[in-house]
Amino acid sequence: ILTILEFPDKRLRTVASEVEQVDAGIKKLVDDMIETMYSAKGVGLAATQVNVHKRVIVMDVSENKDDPICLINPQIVERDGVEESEEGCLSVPGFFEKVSRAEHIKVKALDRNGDSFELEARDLLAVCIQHEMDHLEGKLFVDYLSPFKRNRIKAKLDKIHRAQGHQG
Ligand SMILES: O=C(O)C[C@@H](Cc1ccccc1)[C@H](O)SCc1ccccc1
Ligand SMILES: [Zn+2]
Repeated sequence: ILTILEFPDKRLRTVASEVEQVDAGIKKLVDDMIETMYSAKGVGLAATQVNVHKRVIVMDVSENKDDPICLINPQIVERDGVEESEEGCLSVPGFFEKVSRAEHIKVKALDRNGDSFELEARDLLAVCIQHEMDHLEGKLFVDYLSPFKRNRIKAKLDKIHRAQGHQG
């Protein structure tokens, strides 16, 4: 199980770099991220959130939580429509706010074996992919909120981290 960084940790703002080679190390990272995602009850997780700055995301939007998807070096090749939905984030625990995203997307990526594939997504899967791909750019869903709301969330999480004895 890997440790998930929490807002406003600066490391969440790192822009992740492309995976050159899907080797054993990347496969281990994917397995560790999937295990961490399930244990945290998330439907998605980006490598940035576990302080590994590589373009790797995992997600599982299935009912029985038995269909994990891994996207390596994901690129959105098509997007259309706009849809607003309530978002949460394992790095911003306890807060849920409305965010607008593209309603339908087409994504190109490498899978866990390094093979290229294309995925078409709508609804929760589309929201999750866009949310996770933002993480790889150092972007969080709170960045779409007003400075007032974002600062209020930052203040509340800072207070919790101080009580837990986090550095900085
Ligand atoms: O990236 C993360 O932190 C995991 C996110 C993924 C996600 C965000 C917004 C909408 C869908 C997925 C969540 O924390 S997983 C928890 C969750 C589950 C269902 C709906 C919203 C949030
Ligand atoms: Zn998130």
